[in-house]
Amino acid sequence: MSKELLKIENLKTSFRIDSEYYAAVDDVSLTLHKNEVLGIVGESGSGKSALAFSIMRLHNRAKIEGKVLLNNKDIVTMSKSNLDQMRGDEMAMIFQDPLTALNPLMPIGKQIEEVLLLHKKMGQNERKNKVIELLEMVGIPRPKNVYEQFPHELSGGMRQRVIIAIAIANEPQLLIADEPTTALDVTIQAQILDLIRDLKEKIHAGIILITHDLGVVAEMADRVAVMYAGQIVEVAEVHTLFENPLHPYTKSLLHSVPQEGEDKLHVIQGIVPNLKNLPRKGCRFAARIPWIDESAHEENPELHEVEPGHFVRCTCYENFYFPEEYKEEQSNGIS
Ligand SMILES: Nc1ncnc2c1ncn2[C@@H]1O[C@H](COP(=O)(O)OP(=O)(O)OP(=O)(O)O)[C@@H](O)[C@H]1O
Repeated sequence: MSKELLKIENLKTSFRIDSEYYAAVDDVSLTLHKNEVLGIVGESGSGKSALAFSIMRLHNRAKIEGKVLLNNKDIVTMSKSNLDQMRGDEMAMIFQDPLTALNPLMPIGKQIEEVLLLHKKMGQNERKNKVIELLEMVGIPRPKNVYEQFPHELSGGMRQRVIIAIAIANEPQLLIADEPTTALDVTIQAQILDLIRDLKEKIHAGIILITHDLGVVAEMADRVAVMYAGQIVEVAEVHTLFENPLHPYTKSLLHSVPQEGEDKLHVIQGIVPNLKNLPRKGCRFAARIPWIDESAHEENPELHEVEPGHFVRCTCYENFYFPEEYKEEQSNGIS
């Protein structure tokens, strides 16, 4: 594997609710290499976005502990001016909803130029040419016209391409895509994913791809981290994860979407608890697999490396099974 780009160590992100702090990201350690796509999957509320925002240090009021080392520089403790320099230059984010991420009152071209202005010394013409080149690179037809247009004049798919052009304007080494296709319809989703894959090759970025869609992960990721209730419960290479999933949560996610050769789906019991009610002791997934005996869980579950590069939290995976009574003919979706 190539050079380590990002190293997250014991990251804990807590939000203040009433007068207490509650961790939405709890002791997360991960690495990302250059040219690698790391998928992060989990149901809604499992802490994926909180993790992404913590890496970019975008939270206003959260308490962040631990380390987020990008090229060995710690984002958690970095000065505001260094952070501003790093965002949009060494790291950038593609957000879920392109409409809210764009300024409705500013022409597209100017919005992309703003990012260039912050990080690169360029003359006005050179900047405009660079923007047109970026629009072409992300597959926008008639880029000279689009340069003058406003966000509402473009389709959702085209707006997401603009967001991607902004994100890659300075060829960041780290690109975080938080559900980049959720707001788009299916055919456009595939085009945007193809575009992200192409760009990875062109700018050699490391990509963190956050999604609740296992199909997207299977297609795009090199490695996958499965997140549940603020913690990583399993990490593995993508093929290993799909061929030999171990953690009961990973298995539940995989069995709750239609699979070849299986006519019944597993229905995951309950929902991800809210932040105030997250179990903080023992296995956080225990309440959702009530048929598994308490003694199967660890008291303080940790990630174990069960084979090279394959990590699983808690021993409850060892004798896990799906009982017949929680299977159904129809999908219930995972998110
Ligand atoms: N600013 C905040 N203040 C308080 N609680 C928050 C804040 N942001 C997120 N949370 C809580 O943290 C938990 C994790 O949320 P997060 O948005 O990271 O989940 P997610 O996995 O990204 O879900 P989704 O797929 O719906 O975006 C949730 O319980 C959420 O309600």
